Amino acid sequence: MCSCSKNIYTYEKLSEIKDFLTEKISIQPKIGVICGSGLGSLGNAITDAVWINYADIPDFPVSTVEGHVGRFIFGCIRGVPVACMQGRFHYYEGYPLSICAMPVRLMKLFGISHLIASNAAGGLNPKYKVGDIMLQKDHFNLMGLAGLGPHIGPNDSRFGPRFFSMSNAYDEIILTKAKQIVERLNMQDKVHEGIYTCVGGPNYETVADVKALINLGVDAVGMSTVHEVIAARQCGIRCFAFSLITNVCSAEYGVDCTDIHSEAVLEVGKQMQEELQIFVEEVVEAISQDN
Ligand SMILES: O=P(O)(O)O[C@@H]1C[C@H](O)[C@@H](CO)O1
Ligand SMILES: Nc1nc2[nH]cnc2c(=O)[nH]1
Repeated sequence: MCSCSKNIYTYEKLSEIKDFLTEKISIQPKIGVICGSGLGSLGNAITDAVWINYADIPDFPVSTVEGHVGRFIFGCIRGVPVACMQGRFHYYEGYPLSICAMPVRLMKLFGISHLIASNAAGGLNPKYKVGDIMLQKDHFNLMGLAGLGPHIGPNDSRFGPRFFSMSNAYDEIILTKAKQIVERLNMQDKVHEGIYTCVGGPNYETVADVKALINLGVDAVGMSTVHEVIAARQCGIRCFAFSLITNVCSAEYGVDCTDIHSEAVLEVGKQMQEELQIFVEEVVEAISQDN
């Protein structure tokens, strides 16, 4: 499947899906939350929750990756109505980027104004350690340079203009608030601010890949988020994203990195789940107070 294949998730199709879901919920989400690999426990912060499996939504794709439950949770975090995705879609699953980012457009139809995206990522910056958190200051759109994106093909202006700026992709106001929360929660020793990139995957990086990405100024590498943020910015959603550093990538030959595998990634998510849940709750509350 290529990223430019016909996008079946038209405005009309997504409106149908939205109507299907609306009948099952009683809130109007204001913030979208996407849980990264092993970070599904962020959904534990949600009260008055209604769970809807992707498999039960007509014409919806399914999550095929371990650590991605594959459902929406609609409910409230600290009283703020949210739509939370416990599981996202990745390019390496065979989904074009338009489908990977489609839920963002769906959440826009629900009226979300903000997106909080999380991911598991490999640390490229030598200062990063396993279990650290990187607040995304920006991303480097590697797949975009290769001509791949969620918005390739005919443009429906109801999802935003064809040409749009990505210069404030990650909202500076939310990022500043998140950094204040980090200080308040005394997490500053393990939290960094940096640049994320998304690769196609599902293999992890060679030493040459790692060296090149470091030279490009990238601090953490993963397999998601960038196309979600592009779709979000196109339709005017303000974005905040963070990476959990689940492994460090070696830029040296001879360093054994064969212990990088998805179980190890999930395990780090498990270890950090309580701290990250509180962090996300605080960010949601801060965003709601900004409006
Ligand atoms: O959904 P995210 O970006 O958190 O998932 C990352 C990338 C791969 O899907 C997986 C690798 O273990 O984690
Ligand atoms: N591409 C990539 N994705 C990841 N997700 C978690 N760790 C990694 C990594 O090292 N590389």
